[in-house]
Amino acid sequence: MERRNIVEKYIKELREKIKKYSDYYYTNNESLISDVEFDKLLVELKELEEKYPEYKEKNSPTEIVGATSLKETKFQKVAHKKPMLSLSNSYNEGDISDFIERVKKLLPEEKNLAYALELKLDGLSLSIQYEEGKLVRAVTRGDGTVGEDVTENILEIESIPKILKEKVSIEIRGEVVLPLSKFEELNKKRMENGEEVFANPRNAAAGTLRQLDSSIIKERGLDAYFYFLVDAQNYGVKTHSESIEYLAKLGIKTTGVCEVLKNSSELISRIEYWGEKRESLDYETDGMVIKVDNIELWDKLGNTTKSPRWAIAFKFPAKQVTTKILGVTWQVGRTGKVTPVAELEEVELSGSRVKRASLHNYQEIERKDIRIGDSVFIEKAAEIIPQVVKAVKELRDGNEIIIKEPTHCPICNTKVEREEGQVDIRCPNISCPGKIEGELIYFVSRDAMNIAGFGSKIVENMLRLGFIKNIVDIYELKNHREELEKLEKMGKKSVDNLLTAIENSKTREYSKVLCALGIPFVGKTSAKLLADSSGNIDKLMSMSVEELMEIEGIGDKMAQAIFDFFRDEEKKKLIEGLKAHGLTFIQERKEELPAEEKVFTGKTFLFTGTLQNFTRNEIKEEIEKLGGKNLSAVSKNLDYLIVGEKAGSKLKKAQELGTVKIITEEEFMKICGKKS
Ligand SMILES: NC(=O)c1ccc[n+]([C@@H]2O[C@H](COP(=O)([O-])OP(=O)(O)OC[C@H]3O[C@@H](n4cnc5c(N)ncnc54)[C@H](O)[C@@H]3O)[C@@H](O)[C@H]2O)c1
Ligand SMILES: [Zn+2]
Repeated sequence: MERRNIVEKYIKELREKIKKYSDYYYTNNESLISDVEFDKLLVELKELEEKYPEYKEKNSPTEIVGATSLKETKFQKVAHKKPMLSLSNSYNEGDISDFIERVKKLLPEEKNLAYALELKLDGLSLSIQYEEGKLVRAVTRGDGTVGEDVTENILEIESIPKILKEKVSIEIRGEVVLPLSKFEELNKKRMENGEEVFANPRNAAAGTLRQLDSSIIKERGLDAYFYFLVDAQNYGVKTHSESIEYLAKLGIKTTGVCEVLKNSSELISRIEYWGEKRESLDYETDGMVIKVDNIELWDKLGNTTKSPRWAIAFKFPAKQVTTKILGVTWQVGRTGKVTPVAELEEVELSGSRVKRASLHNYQEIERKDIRIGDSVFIEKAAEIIPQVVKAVKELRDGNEIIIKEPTHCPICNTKVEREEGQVDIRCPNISCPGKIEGELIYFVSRDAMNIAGFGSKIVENMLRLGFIKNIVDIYELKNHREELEKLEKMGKKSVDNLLTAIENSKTREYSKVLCALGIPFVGKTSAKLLADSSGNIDKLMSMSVEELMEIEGIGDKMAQAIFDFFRDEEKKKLIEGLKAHGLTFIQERKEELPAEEKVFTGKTFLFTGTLQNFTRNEIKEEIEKLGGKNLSAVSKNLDYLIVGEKAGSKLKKAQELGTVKIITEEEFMKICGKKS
């Protein structure tokens, strides 16, 4: 085939693929691929159409807003008085500066340009008309020109006023969303009922709004926020930000976030702030929207076929992508719990490459009907390992394999057990190498004994070679020095380092050792509580469940687990062994400094960014030791902000307040006498 024909064919196929996904998305309120992948296809098409304008097409998805066809709608179709457009997207700081430059170039005479910055809610857009203050009609965006009349359903959304505080005739636009708390509730219920879960809150919101039984809307708790007043200049406002204030005055719900900023660096800094802050909101945001604030300038800037030139969306990195499940590995953890892990076709997710994701337990696999070979949505919540959200059943070709729950431990082949009423299965073998490996990895980890250089690969090797059979053996490794040095990739230097790190760990404080023991439910915080209140391990081992429960922060479940742990003969042996090697089992009383040395008495502190000489806990302890108090946020009560590298929004806020003393880590060390 000729090159031209190949290109033409490719463009056509790409268009069809996008149309297929888009139709499915707008008709069924569900996605066959993630938005990231969808947007990538769209960008690719756009670039090809620009490079080969001869293949441009009027109704290409690059030129169309939203739904490609409203043919199948069950709702009455209504034409919009003013089209509902989309927004052009940006993904990085450069795109924002480009947008600002473009605006400036189109408006060379404007000296005082300002921009309104808003949250970009991830729901579905809606237009509502009020006549004389009464809600008369609500319409979805549809294809931008014609939408669906969903008035009856909208009346069930409690936060949308049916009557405004003033008798005005207006049209407003906003986003219908399902609050995150409601979304989780809904998906949990659906999973329990064996129904298909929604991939994300937006699909759930769209699926809820665009169905005919309006009573479900109230039940699921749909909500809506508004961000636009059509023809705002007719209501005596000059700027977009004023129009949002006006909406609020009429009793219309807005996000309350509409910040007026002057240039790209201000915008970027606030976008950074909201990028963190959005994690604590009860609705999903997929970015921020930047709008030229002065409404008079909008006509001068105009629109493209798809979006206005006076606004741009900044997209946050996606939390959700689609990929394929290649297989399932069953892992044995330190408690003996056997859990499934999905092996994935590698994808990028929030900046890192992902190959594995958690499947939680067999019940969840069954309820979500996830199979090997499935296309799946995976997702990363703040800092947690990726999870498999759902399988895309529409893309199955019949070769998918149903996942089976193991009857025997994948490591030691002992028959697994399930406790009455529990979902998890466990390997009951106390010497299961899988379990011991988990215990060892946990023992040497950061929050526990923190033995540097003792990674999971080394643990695995030591177990395989038989140098270690249990935790106590770690402290006997020095007897294998010569054999260790002969190992591949080890060498004398790294063996030295490892053995020194092991010796040094004997001085780790009592609470760290307690944490490292791996008592069920006891993490580093509760280990600290236990260490502080017991003073030494003999006392702790002798405490009754009731006595344990009297310790603040220790509940009945944990108290029982601690009690049982110390009654286990194997565990007693372990503690004896560790004692014999000289590990710390007594709480060292913190020496109180005399009052005159507490140089920070009455002062408050906060730190931000990465510090060079302290961990987060160390600096807090240092501050407290010297009589100071740690605060968790910048406020008028803050005396000092210690800034490390890459300081973020806290620094900005402190600078704005103007009352906070901002010091570097070096300066802090000088004040507390750590440096001359
Ligand atoms: N996964 C799929 O198969 C699939 C298929 C089609 C579309 N999609 C996704 O749907 C989206 C469709 O794009 P789109 O045209 O709706 O653009 P968009 O969602 O990226 O941006 C435009 C929309 O943002 C909304 N918005 C939220 N807050 C706003 C604010 N403060 N001011 C103005 N608008 C605000 C409005 O509803 C507006 O229509 C994309 O994210 C795309 O990935 C996915
Ligand atoms: Zn086992």
